[in-house]
This record gives sequence, C-alpha cells and structure tokens, in this order.
Amino acid sequence: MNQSKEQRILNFVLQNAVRGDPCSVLETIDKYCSQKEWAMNVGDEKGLILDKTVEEVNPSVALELGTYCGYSAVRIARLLKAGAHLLTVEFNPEFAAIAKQMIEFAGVQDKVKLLEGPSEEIIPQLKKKYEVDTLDFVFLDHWKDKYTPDTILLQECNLLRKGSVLLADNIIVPGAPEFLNYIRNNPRFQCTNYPSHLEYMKVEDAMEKAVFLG
Ligand SMILES: Cn1cnc(CNC(=O)c2cc(-c3ccc(F)cc3)cc(O)c2O)c1
Ligand SMILES: [Mg+2]
Repeated sequence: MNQSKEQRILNFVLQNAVRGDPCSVLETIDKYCSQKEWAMNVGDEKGLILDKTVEEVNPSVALELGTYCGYSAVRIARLLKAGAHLLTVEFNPEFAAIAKQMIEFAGVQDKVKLLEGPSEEIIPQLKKKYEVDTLDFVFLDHWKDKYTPDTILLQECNLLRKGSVLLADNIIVPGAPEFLNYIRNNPRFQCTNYPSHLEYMKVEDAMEKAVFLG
C-alpha cells in the first residue's frame, strides 16, 4: 500500500533531522514541505507569530486543536517552561499516529499529551479526566467550522479564565469567517489580527489572537 504524504514527511524527518532537537525537526519539516510536498503545517512564518504569542503568555497549561503531523505541537512544546504541558487534540487516527512519532523524535513527549478523538467530546473531559483547571493558551488549527462551536464549548466548560489567550490559524485561507464574526463581536474577547502568509506559499493569510476578558 503506498505511503501517505504524512508518512513521507515523518520519514524525511527520521532520516534527516537530529533526534531530540525540536528546532532541527521544525526546520526539516519546513524544508520538505516548501521544496517537495506542500502540507498544512502552520509553517515558519506564522510559526514566528505562534512563538511570540506562546513566549508572551508563557502558559502552564496549553491546548491545541488540530495536531496534524505534530509540527505546531513541537513548536509550542519547545518553548514551555519546566512543569508546563500541552494537550493536543487530533481527530484523524492516521495523523495522530504520525504526530506521536514526530513528538517523540523531537524529544518533547514529556511536555505533550496527544488526545485522539473529536474536540467536542474531548473538551468536556478536560477538567475531570485530564485534570485541567483552566487553560492559559489555546491554539485553534483544526476544522475551520469548529473554531466557533469549540470556543463556545470552552466557555461553557469553564476552561477559560480572565487573560486566557486564543490564537487561531487560517483566518483568510481556508478562512474562518463565522469565527471572526463571532469573536470580534463578542465583548468578552479582545481581538488582534496578525497578517501573514499561507504556509510555504505567497498567498495572504492571517492569525487572530483573542484574549478572554472573563
Ligand atoms: C484534514 N484536516 C485535518 N485537520 C484539518 C484542519 N486544517 C485545515 O483544514 C487547514 C487547511 C489549510 C489549507 C488547505 C488547502 C489550501 F488550498 C489552503 C489551505 C491550511 C491550514 O493551515 C489548515 O490548518 C484538516
Ligand atoms: Mg492551519
């Protein structure tokens, strides 16, 4: 059975990156996906916006929705302080299997918990099953039509506190118009737009930061 693109990306990392070196893993994925096969990792340009936001928040508990191959999980985890951790949710079992290996190869597995399943089922379990109190940082990068329902669900489950920071990818491409309308017109969020480009392309994209005001 021929390999998936995601398997080819993982194999390229296993053969070309330095085990235990997250930066090497990120560089190698970006090299493959810019030169050989495009893939929907957040990439190195929007990745810098993600880095700056994570460093500014310095989260103890972070949540990522949409793991894919684990690129942004490695990107976030490499910046977390001792004792901090990232919970990352992936619905697609093939992607989750790739991401698990990517996270372990990068050596950040002690900081990352990969949860496989639909976000709408996992979010209501975070407090009791995963011992989360509140989330300091949330990276939204899954199905774009799930950004809004999942943001509402996070609030309903009391997982956000005053100052919790949401960062959403793909505001322009593929686009999340309903989310943008919801979050920018919601007085409980303070929003900031970060213009950028679609990963590995000259196409315009953007990220949106939304701080929960409590
Ligand atoms: C299958 N699947 C599992 N997770 C997801 C959620 N992610 C996306 O859909 C996603 C899509 C694109 C994109 C795709 C085609 C295109 F022409 C332009 C952009 C870029 C991204 O950064 C994304 O995050 C999809
Ligand atoms: Mg994305």
